[in-house]
Amino acid sequence: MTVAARVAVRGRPSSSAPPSISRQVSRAPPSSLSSSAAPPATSKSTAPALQCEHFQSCSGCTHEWDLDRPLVLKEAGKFFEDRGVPDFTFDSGRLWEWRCRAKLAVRGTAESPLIGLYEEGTHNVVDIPHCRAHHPSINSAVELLKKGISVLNIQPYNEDQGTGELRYVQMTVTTFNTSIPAAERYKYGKVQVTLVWNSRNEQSPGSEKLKALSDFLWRNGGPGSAVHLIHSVWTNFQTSSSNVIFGNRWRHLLGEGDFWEHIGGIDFSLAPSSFGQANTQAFNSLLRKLQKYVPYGASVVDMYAGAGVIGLSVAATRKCRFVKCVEINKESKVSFEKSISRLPKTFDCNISWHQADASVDSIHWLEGADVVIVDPPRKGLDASLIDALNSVGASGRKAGKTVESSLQKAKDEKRPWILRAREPSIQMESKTEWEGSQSWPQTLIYISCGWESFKQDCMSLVANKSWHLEKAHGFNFFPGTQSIEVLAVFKRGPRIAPKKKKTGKKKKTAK
Ligand SMILES: C[S@@+](CC[C@H](N)C(=O)[O-])C[C@H]1O[C@@H](n2cnc3c(N)ncnc32)[C@H](O)[C@@H]1O
Repeated sequence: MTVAARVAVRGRPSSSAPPSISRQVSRAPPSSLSSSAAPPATSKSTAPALQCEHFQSCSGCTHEWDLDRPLVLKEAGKFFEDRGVPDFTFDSGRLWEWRCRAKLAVRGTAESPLIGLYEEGTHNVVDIPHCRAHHPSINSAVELLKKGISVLNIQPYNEDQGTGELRYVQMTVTTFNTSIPAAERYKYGKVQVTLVWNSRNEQSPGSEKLKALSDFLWRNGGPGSAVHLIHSVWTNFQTSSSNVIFGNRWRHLLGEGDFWEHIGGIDFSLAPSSFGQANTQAFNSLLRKLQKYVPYGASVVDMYAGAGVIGLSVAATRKCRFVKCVEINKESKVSFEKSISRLPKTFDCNISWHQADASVDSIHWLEGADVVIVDPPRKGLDASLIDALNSVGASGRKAGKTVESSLQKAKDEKRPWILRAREPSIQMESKTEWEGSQSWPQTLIYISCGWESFKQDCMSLVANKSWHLEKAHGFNFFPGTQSIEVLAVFKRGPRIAPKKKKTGKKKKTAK
């Protein structure tokens, strides 16, 4: 399978939905927000500003002012208030140097390489050596890579001719380092570098230059160098003429093969081919908030799970009975497998990872779960999953029958690929024997990086009172852009209006 992501225009790339390439530049001065969600307005002089020299040309950031209050906040506060949640909160987090994962195009010449993002609406790469969003270790690793390209005469990719050697680079920072105090770990993050090389494999002509470049990075940025910056070097071979970044072949070249991070109360491993959140610290805040909505001992299904970080985090911190992680990208399996090997000895949860398409036989995954967590790509939930959630959520006998009959129908069909998908690819059995349950989720936790699709999905879920919104929180996952990450908690069935307080006065009865 090709791990697809189009370069280079920022946001939250996913393997199934290319990130938007439109840049809605907002150079307006800070606005004052009236929503209860919004922090107090600040004056222009005190508003946190991007102050990035690349802002005019780079497509990564879309607004310079009020990094702590993306423009969409006001609308979000109103949207939730109108749906019975007046206390939407927003966590503004780290405003600069927050990006721990970057995919950058490599163009230009060996003497003068350009490493960065496309200029809006073009395929001209803008060099962004001093990007204010990047973790500083990414900028340092880019500088080192440029030196290596020049010294070794590596040819950057030429899109028009399909020639050149180095097409893209993915830089991912790990802050997992238990040998230094926790407060210093972020600052000293190390970079896993993936060089996307324009050849079929390591036997192809020119591979000696790939080896020379990775040795250069390791010699000058590895553990034996003055500043230990590089965690590891990987390569991905890609010869396609499309603008899909990655091909199918990944090779670990130097340094540690496993990439660990610690957030949400767990250690987890992430292969460079797996989806990973770009803003590690904001993701940690979101996980900490999310955990509170999962009851102790709950059964959970984590849909669109990637390497299962969310599922693993709730399994460990909420002592769940079972957690099922459902993900379409088979590349994430190996990371999940490694992560479960580091769970605490006391861990007593039946946890499994399934390679499956959430849109196929969606209702099956919901059966027996108390909580369903969904974290879809930017385009939002698959229609069939919304249908399944709605039929589960609808109250009354009629709806119950609908759920049963659709399950039965799916069972009767016995399509082999569906049955295979239900078999866990990876499973860790609990020590306790839990009884199976016929229940359906009471809680739906929706994590969204696409505000427009979230609104649509939310309206579909609450329209026929299958679900109602209970809480909503926003997180500043992408400061400098219009996007926020939303964590919305729904409860099954219609909202029950709070009982009116008795006044103590007796009603007069008509004579
Ligand atoms: C926004 S990411 C979330 C990943 C994970 N929850 C995390 O935070 O690391 C969305 C994930 O959904 C997966 N995905 C996309 N379409 C899918 C589908 N139809 N069925 C299952 N997973 C899908 C992608 O491969 C990606 O890993």
